[in-house]
Amino acid sequence: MQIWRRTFATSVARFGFNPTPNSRPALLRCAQILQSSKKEGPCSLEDQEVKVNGFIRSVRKQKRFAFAEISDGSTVEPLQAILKPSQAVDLSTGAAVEISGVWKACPPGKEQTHELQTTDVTIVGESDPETFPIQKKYQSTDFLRQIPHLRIRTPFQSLLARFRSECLFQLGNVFHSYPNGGFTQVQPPIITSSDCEGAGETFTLLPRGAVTSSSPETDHFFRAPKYLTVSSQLHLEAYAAELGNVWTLTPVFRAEKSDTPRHLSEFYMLEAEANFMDDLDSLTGLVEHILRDLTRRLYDHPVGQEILSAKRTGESGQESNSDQPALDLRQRWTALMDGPKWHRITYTEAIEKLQRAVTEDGASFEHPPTWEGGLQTEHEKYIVEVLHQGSPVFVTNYPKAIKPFYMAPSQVGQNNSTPGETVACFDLLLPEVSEVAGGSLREHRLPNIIQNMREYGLIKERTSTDPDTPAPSQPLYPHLSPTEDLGHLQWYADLRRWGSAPHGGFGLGFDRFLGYLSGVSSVRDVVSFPRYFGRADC
Ligand SMILES: NC(=O)C[C@H](N)C(=O)O
Repeated sequence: MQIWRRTFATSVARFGFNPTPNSRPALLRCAQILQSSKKEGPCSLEDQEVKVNGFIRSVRKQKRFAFAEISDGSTVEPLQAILKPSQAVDLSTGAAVEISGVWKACPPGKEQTHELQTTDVTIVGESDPETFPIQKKYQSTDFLRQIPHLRIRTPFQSLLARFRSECLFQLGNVFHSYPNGGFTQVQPPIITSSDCEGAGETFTLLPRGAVTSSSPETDHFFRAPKYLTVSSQLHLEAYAAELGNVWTLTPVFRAEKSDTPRHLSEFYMLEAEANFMDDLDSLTGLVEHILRDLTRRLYDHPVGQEILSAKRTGESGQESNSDQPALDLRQRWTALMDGPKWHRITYTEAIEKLQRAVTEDGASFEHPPTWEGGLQTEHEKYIVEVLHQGSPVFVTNYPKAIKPFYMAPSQVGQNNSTPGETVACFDLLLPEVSEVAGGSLREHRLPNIIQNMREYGLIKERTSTDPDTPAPSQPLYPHLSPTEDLGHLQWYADLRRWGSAPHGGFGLGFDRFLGYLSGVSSVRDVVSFPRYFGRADC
């Protein structure tokens, strides 16, 4: 029978291996070391000397031994090091250390199977435990939000950053391996001339000097006002006209004063555009395929499993490792990956059902649902949570009047039973986060897009620089009157002028989707450095 004793070896021979003189311990990440102990069969690192560069998450000093939890940002699970009291004297929570030792099996019955028997520890960055704000105890989300630069050092925030990283990597694979030919990843500009959605929620870009000077040169660094992009869609359409299928993941900026857990002023939008696409089912099918495939790939990766089982530090009510949230998350993921085809419902049907819910089922809404009024968040929640029992649902064919100018009309038959004109678009609703993606077929015909621009007030009056010149008699552009000017959107009309095919695309709120997958209810906690009305701290 083996006798387990926590002793420190005094010679390398007692560790059971013979290093060559001057050989250095292998520098490994905590994840690699911990993983080696979880594999079936004997642990490949057992009794080997290893080194870790990390920081002290916590330290317990006892009479005969000290125990330190070491983290290095590679896994949510800490690596336990056992030290002699003399080695641990100066160790404190938050300190950066280089630590080496022998990876030893623990006595049975311990939480961990192995621990690091420390041979050498060097403090490379001290941390005063009295003032270090991240303590190993429950800390409220509000408190952690005040210190985003240090919040990232909590296990769950660190895990979220790794999860995001894996999503980015897998997204490349998802688009690359799309069944009917991959999508090309492109990088559209962040500085743009137009407000794509037409909602006027842009941030204007000014050079620093322009804020104080009134010189027109500095006012218009680019000769005309420019904005931070609200969506890459218009540029994606330009790429798609040549490349066929394209995608991008870029930051977008919206100057909305919404103070909700669903909105940020700077967020990442995943956008894709497919050329030669002429029906809405193909577009919703594309979105469904991408999100199912992405979820599946994440599920198959260790970081996905960590997300499904990790303790949520700092999240209220989840400070203990309750099984319930993990269970719900698994169901959420399974519904995305393996559930039946997601529901599709037209906007008009959705409004009828909401109205019936009020009259027949006693549902009540702050904003009574009307066809002209669009869907409020409370309506979206009801549609997904009550009418579709929490499964994803595409709401399609919204009224033209409440959607942007670039959307194509609904397909034949759609408008027969609706109170007004509708467009071939969708919003994808998920439980808790509600709208997570939106997209449409695009109006690809030149006369029609110009007419839409006219109706939406996007065509400018043509101005003459010389007041003595008679009014122009020739139009500047096909389908315009002589007094009209497409201004900064002429390039967008050009896309329809030459070789324009039916096409469509979508945009997905990437941070919202990550929040949905990771069970984090506020996007302010999904993003490491959130920016929202009144806050852009560091
Ligand atoms: N690419 C897209 O269809 C996204 C759309 N422009 C939006 O901002 O919602």
